[in-house]
Amino acid sequence: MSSSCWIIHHLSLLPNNHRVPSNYLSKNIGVSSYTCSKTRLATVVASQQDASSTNGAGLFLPAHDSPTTLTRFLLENIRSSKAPQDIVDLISSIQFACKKIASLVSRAGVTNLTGLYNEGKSLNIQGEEQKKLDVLSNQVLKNALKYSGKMGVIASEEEDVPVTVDESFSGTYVAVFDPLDGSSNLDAAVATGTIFGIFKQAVSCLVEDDADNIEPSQLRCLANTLQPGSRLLAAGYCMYSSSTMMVLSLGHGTHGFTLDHEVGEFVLTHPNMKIPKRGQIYSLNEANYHHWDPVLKEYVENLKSGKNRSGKSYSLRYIGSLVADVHRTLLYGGIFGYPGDKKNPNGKLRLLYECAPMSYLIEQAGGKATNGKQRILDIVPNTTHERQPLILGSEEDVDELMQLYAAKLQSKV
Ligand SMILES: O=P(O)(O)OC[C@H]1O[C@](O)(COP(=O)(O)O)[C@@H](O)[C@@H]1O
Repeated sequence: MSSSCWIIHHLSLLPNNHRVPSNYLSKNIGVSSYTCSKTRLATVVASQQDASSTNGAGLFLPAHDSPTTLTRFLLENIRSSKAPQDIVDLISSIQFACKKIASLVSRAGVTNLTGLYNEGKSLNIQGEEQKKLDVLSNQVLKNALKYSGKMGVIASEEEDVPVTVDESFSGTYVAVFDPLDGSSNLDAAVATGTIFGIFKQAVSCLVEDDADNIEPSQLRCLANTLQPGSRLLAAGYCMYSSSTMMVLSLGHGTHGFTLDHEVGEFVLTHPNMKIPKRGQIYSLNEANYHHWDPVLKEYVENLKSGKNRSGKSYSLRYIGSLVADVHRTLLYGGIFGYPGDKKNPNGKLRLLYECAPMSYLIEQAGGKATNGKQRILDIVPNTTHERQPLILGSEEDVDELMQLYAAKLQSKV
């Protein structure tokens, strides 16, 4: 591209109040503004928009002016009718809540927000001591969803029973979420995250927010949360780690966004994520090894020894924060699991707001998720905080484990 075309092209991108008077061109650069052919200019523009770095001269950086933010991504999904306005409004509310929680988590150490809530006297329905940030992030998410005006019922790890949104704000959607997953790692500044899923309400609900006084209609209403993951309209997680990332699916693939703290926007950095067909990492808490069933033990031994279909030895990675372990598995491939065992026959993870949303994202990225017997997304929850064994990851890795189970079962017949 001749230098004059380049200069005209770039000067033409300046915002009006920076526009260089045309005589500047002739006087200082000695070119008139029309020496370049229009088609040539069009090609230049197209190639520049794909460029992601500053150019040699470092004068003008058109590309960085137009990152795809999460907001723009959502609006484009409405325009291409890939997502209804309501879902976009809900994800926008969740986006705000996650930015708020990201800030609370990153500043926890300097704002006295580490440690237990109510000096450890406050346990959630699962008997877990609530962290201060468990309670705060739960409130932040509840408020953001409530004021979206789209919510009917909310089910959260930190709420004993699902709560309904009072009439003046109520809508027809159900949100299920784990406001701060992996919070046992928080005080050690290890990655944590928020996990969420959105369903459509099966029956409409207009009831008071009073958990102690539940009428039959309210029970029916609260049962709206007990839907299989296959009915999710959207799911995602936001990971609070060395960078803050939101990974989301609206049912058309899985997409990753990184929070640009400088502008406070999630920017599309991982469009259309595809989990590798097979990985070389396994991620399970091996401290439970002696509680595992023999098939799982054999499978993991095969991964370690290389006596598996890839013929390669696998590495072990286990952070102990579901969001972080799933995020790595999504990017690098391999297998993650919190299986059922003699100690916890149903494993540890909750079907509704941990297993189902994560399985939805993994499947949308080409992977698989099972409880060892059944596809996670087909399981209909019986209770809000029901636990299910979870095995998810690359298609070939999950298939190899499932085929080993099938073969053992076959050999018993
Ligand atoms: O320490 P364990 O038994 O391996 O359990 C780790 C698992 O428990 C969790 O921390 C449970 O999550 P919560 O912090 O939301 O209760 C998961 O994030 C993680 O995968």
